[in-house]
Amino acid sequence: MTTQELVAQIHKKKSFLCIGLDVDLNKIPKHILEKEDPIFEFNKAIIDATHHLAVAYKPNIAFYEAYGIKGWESLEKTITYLNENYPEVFTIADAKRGDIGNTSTMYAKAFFEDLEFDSITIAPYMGKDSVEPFLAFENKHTILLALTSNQGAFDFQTKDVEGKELYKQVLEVSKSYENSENLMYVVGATKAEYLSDIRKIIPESFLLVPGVGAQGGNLQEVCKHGLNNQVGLLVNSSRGIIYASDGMDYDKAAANKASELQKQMQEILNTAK
Ligand SMILES: O=c1ccn([C@@H]2O[C@H](COP(=O)(O)O)[C@@H](O)[C@H]2O)c(=O)[nH]1
Repeated sequence: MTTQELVAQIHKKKSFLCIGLDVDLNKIPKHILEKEDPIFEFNKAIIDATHHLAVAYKPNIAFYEAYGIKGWESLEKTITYLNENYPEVFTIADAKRGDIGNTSTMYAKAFFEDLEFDSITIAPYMGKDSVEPFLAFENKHTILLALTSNQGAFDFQTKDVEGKELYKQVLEVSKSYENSENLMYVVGATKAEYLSDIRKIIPESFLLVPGVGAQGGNLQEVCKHGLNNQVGLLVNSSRGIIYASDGMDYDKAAANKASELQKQMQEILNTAK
C-alpha cells in the first residue's frame, strides 16, 4: 500500500486507529475455545466488527509464535482474511526483526512476500545493513523502533551519545538510508512530550504510536505534538479494545471501544483543519 492510499483511508474513515491483534487464549471468551481455530475466529469477529473504525491492524507476532505451528497458521489466515476482505486497511507485522543483511532479506521475504503484510516493525540496533534489505521492497513500509513506550526505553534510547540522545541519532542516521522514504517510526504514546522534538527531525514521516489504552498514553497529547500535515499518525490500542469483554458480546464491546477512540480522532481531525 502506498502512503497516499493510507492517507486517503484516514480521511475517508476519519480515523487513524490501529487495532492490535494480540490474541491470548487465556483472555478470549471461553466459548470460542471450542472452535477449530480459536485465534482466527476471534480475530475475524474483531475485524468484521471494527473495520469501518480502524485504518490499520497490527498482529504482534509473539502472540502467534507462542502457539507454534497452529499459531503461525492462525496468523496466515488472519492476514489473508484482511487482504481478501478489507484490502483498504494497512497491515503491520509487529515482529521487531533486524539482523545481518542476508538474514534481514529473508525476514523481509517472509513478511512482505509470503504473508503479504504492508509493513513490519524493525529494531534499529544492528544498523544500516540490517534495515536496508526491508527498505528495498516497493510500497512496503519499515517501521523503525525510535522511542518505545516501555520504561526500559530510558535504559538506552534517551541516553546521550556524542551530545545527542540515541533515539535522535536513530532518526537522523536512518534518514540517510537508501529508500528511506519507506521508513516509518515507532514512538510510544507514553512519550508524547518527546514528539515535538521528534517532529523537528522527521516532520513528514508516519509514526506508529502504541501505548494508548492499557499503557495509559493520552491520545490528545500525542496529537497535540505529533500530528503533521498528512496526519502522520497511526495510534494503536490492543488490549484496551480486543478484551473489552470476555462474554458473548466481545466483538460489539470491542467495536464500542474502537468507536470511542475513532470519535475522539474525528474531533481532532476536524479541529486540525
Ligand atoms: O514501543 C512499543 C512498541 C510496540 N508495542 C506493542 O504494541 C502493542 C501495545 O499493546 P497494548 O495492549 O495496547 O498495550 C503490543 O503489541 C506491544 O508489544 C508497544 O506497546 N510499545
